[in-house]
Amino acid sequence: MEQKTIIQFKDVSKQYDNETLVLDNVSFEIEQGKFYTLLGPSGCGKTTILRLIAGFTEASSGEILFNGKKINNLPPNKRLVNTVFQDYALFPHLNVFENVAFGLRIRKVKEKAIKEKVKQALTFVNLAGYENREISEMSGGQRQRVAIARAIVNEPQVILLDEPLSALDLKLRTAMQYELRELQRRLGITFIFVTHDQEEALAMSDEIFVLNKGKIQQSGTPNDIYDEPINRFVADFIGESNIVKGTMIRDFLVSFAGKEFECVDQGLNPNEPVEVVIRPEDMEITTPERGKIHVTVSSQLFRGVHYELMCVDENSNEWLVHSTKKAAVGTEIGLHFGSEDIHVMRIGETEEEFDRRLESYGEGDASAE
Ligand SMILES: Nc1ncnc2c1ncn2[C@@H]1O[C@H](COP(=O)(O)OP(=O)(O)OP(=O)(O)O)[C@@H](O)[C@H]1O
Repeated sequence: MEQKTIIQFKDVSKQYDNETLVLDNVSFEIEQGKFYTLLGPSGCGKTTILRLIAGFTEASSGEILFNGKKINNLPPNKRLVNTVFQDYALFPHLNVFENVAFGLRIRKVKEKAIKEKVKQALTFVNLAGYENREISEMSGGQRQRVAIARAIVNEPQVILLDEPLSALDLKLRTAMQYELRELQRRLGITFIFVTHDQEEALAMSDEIFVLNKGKIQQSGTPNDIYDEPINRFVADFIGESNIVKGTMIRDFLVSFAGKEFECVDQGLNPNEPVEVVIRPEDMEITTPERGKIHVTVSSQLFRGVHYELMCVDENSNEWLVHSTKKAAVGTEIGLHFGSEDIHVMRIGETEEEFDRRLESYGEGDASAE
């Protein structure tokens, strides 16, 4: 099915009070009907992107398009967007019904239609029958649902969610992750969700934008980003990684930990210094003779589903391994991994540069053989 672009940022920069650049020439496209997550550390500009989409702040430069039309100067109430805030911003003096009806009343929708729409929205979030409850009588998860009902009742094309789960305890948070994802599927409208929690982003999203220092470091599906981090920041931020220094020998051959290894990477220069990532779960433990790297186990922790081993190689590189087999501290073992488990990253490469490199080498055309 052809996906329709609903929001587009073209070289958008944002500076508050002429000070530091919070967003630095950011460009991306948001398609209709998908669940997007903006992921990044505190202060990286996630909320600023939501505020620009909602119209609560203006871009310093660049264009913001909604359904192909420039909306830089369109007031918030004219945008087909609703926001669910971190603290839900519900009105404590109004009951559940009136909280959800609020936007409709402002738009002077007729009373009969208000009743129908509010009922529908509350049914959608499993709160039918709670109309007359006070907000103070609702639990955290229920308040969350009221906030969502209040957003969907306006039939927006996009819902913006700014860390909506951060106030909930871990158990409720996990339950709400499922609920939100399911709700988005049923509604079929675009959700743009902000979080600094990488597990939450991986679990919920169709697409993730990883942000740091006002730039999108990488965008893609959770699998793309987890399996093929393009730079050290992304590899470090998403999941646990082993990152060691290496040197590219030639296409499909890299050296690290004192040895040469076949890899699937290409388009880097011979003798170029690189960073090499191997995920802890992509390494198996074996005998020293059979392993690709020879290591000594320095610590072992049982984590329920696996053992977490910390190992040190002959060049003093540390390797974290998730293994279903255990290995006692002090033993010498071998670590085995496939050439496809080695991810070679050009130091400091941006997503654009990475895409250009792959394009010029025809991604996946040449094989390692
Ligand atoms: N109204 C404002 N005036 C001046 N600076 C601001 C304003 N709003 C945000 N900033 C600054 O812009 C930067 C990005 O803020 P933003 O809220 O977008 O980050 P964030 O990624 O959402 O962070 P968090 O996860 O902590 O909410 C921060 O350094 C922040 O201090």
